[in-house]
Amino acid sequence: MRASLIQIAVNEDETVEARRLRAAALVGEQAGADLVVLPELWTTGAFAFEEFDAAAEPLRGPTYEAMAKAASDAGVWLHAGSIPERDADGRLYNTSLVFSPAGDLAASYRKIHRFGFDKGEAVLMGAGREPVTVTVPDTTTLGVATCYDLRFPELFRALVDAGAEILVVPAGWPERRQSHWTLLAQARAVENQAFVLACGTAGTHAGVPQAGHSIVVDPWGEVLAQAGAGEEVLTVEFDPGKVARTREQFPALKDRVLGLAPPRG
Ligand SMILES: NC(=O)CCC(=O)C(=O)O
Repeated sequence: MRASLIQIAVNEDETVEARRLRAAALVGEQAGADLVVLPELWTTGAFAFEEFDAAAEPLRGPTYEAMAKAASDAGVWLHAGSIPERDADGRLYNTSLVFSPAGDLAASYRKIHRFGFDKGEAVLMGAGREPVTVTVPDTTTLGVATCYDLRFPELFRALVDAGAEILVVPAGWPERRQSHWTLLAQARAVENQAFVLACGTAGTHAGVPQAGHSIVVDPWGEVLAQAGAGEEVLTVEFDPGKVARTREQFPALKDRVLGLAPPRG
């Protein structure tokens, strides 16, 4: 499988429309890849909270249309990152879109863990409730999660229980916590014996420099490739069959003890 992670720069000197066109062109350049991934909230920037309302779009809005076309033009599975989605009741969600090579919507996922504690995304957006997997016929199953979700291992375990072998994590992770990003991506890969494809943004928006450093980790926890800080397309080839081999040779997932009693004391 060949995967390309598009670590696009999100800076304030570019309009959303211009960045959407640029993202579509970058996806077009990845024809020949099996899977292409864009980051979280790349239209506005994950920390541009004051832009969310104005830039919010319906699920099948301009970003959906542009990315569906980009996926079918390039003939790739496209995890198009996330958009600020406005639902029919006017509520906002941080919603990821995954397209098949025919340009059909294969899945959408509303981010479950919202970042910001008592401000920003955590108050401006609603929380998703449903973990989501996507079956790539005859190949593998993707489990999707978004940015801050990376800190919550129980979500990833639920995805693995549903058959996920490749965990795809679009993000807008800040430079300040770059060490957590790399560590958590490796931890989610090792504990779940799965590939982790984590795609961040470059650039600076709302005064928050982005970490970049998109990363691909194999089921043994080895880093197969990692980007630098700037805009970059990180391309990596790997064998999804390594998940089954790793789980067979080192069957730790089979040793889980479920339903533990509460701790004594
Ligand atoms: N957009 C996000 O979810 C940011 C997450 C983050 O900065 C962190 O977990 O640290």
